[in-house]
Amino acid sequence: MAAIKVHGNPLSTASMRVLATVYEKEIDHEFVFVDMRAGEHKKEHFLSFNPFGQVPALEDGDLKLFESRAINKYIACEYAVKGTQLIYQDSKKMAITSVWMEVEAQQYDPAASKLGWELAIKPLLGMSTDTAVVEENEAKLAKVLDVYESRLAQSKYLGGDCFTLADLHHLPTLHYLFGTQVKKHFDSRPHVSAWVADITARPAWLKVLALLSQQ
Ligand SMILES: N[C@@H](CCC(=O)N[C@@H](CS)C(=O)NCC(=O)O)C(=O)O
Repeated sequence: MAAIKVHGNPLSTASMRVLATVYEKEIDHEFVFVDMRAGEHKKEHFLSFNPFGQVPALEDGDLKLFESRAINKYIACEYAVKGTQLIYQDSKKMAITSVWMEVEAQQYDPAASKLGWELAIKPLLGMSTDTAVVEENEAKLAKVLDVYESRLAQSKYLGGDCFTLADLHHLPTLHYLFGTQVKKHFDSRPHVSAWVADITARPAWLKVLALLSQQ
C-alpha cells in the first residue's frame, strides 16, 4: 500500500505544487483524481478532507491535511531523509527560507494567480480577459520580481544556496504564466530568468508536467 495519498487534480496549480514535492522526495504515493468538472471537491467525501472544498488534500495514515504549502512543509519534515532536502535543519537558514516562502504566498502568488486566471485560464474557458486587472497585477508582479532580481544576484536560490520549498512553490504559476505576455517580466531580469530556467528543468517538475499533458 502507498505511504501517502494525494487527492487532487493535475490541472490545479495547488495540486501541482504538492505533486512536485512528492516527486522531489521520491515518496511512494497514490494520486487520487478528484473530478472537479463533476463537482467532486464539493461533495461530502472530499469535504471530509477539506471543508473549504478545494484541492489538494493529503492523507498519511490517520493524518488528513489541506492547503498545499502546509502539506509540503509536512512532507519535507516527515520524509526529511528521503529525496531532495527541501528545507534546512539549521534554524537560522530555515528562518530565511521561511521568509521567502511567505514572500511567495503573500506577495508573489496573489498577483501571479490573478494573471494566470485572466491570461491563461479565462481564454481556455472562452471568457474575456479583464485588461484593467491584468495591468494592475502586472505592475504588482514587476515590483516583486525586482526584489527577486536583487535577492537572486546574491543567492543562487530564494531560500539560500540550495533549492527549497521557497523555490518549488512558484513552479505551478510559472508554468501558466510562461504561456502569456507576462513571461517578458521574467525574461528581462537576468538572475530571475536563470533561476526560472534552473527550477523548471528539475526532473521532478518534468514528471508533474508529463502528468498534466495526459489530461
Ligand atoms: N490555498 C489553497 C488553494 C487551493 C485552491 O484554490 N484550489 C483550487 C484549485 S487550484 C480549487 O480547488 N478551486 C475550486 C474552488 O475553489 O471551488 C492551497 O494552496 O491548497
